[in-house]
Amino acid sequence: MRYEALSDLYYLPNFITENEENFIFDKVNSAPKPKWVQLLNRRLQNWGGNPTKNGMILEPIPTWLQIFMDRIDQLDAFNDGQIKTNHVLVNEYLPGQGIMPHEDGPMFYPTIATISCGSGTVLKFERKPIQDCDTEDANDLPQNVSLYLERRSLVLVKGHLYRNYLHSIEELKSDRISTEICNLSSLDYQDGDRIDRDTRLSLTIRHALKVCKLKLRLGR
Ligand SMILES: O=C(O)CCC(=O)C(=O)O
Ligand SMILES: [Fe+2]
Repeated sequence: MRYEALSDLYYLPNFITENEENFIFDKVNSAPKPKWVQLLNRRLQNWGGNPTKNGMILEPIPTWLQIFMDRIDQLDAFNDGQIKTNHVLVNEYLPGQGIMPHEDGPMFYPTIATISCGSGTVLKFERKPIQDCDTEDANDLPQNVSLYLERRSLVLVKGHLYRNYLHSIEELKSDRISTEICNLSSLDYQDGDRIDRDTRLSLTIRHALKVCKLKLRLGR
């Protein structure tokens, strides 16, 4: 579903099946322990390489993950299909964990595809201060945008919502559905519902713009 008022946001419920959701949990949880990066309020896995300002050295993507990236690529969301996704960040949130307001920034093509597994959550967007926005019409952009990401859903974020907003997940154990939630009409929930969080895995699938292939010189 596309939100006309926010042409930069697409929300698709049931993008993956329950079997695929379980499959993702199995694969993520069977990754080697050093693959996890433990942060203060969540842990994550980086697949495809470590994006830095100087570029990302491409690392092979496992087939199980490539399946989902291919499915995103087929949606032609990234520059009408001209650009293929090359990076996946897996975030794990326990109930009560979240992510501070941030932007994904210029290292990535300005489109984010996120698959949610295991739990829903509210994802919040807040517009940057007018002077930090890259458009004359920033005043016409809503100040706050919230959406509820159901488990197994896909959300695509691009354009203004990528460039001129910060996004965050509050550190809560449950989420309250209200009319502020812009995708309310496509949810199985109603205004006033409170939904407990469970462990959530999100796959954030993007295209890192600057990549380099590491040339290994073996022998002489
Ligand atoms: O878990 C999510 O849906 C958001 C993750 C995110 O914003 C990020 O990793 O940059
Ligand atoms: Fe982000």
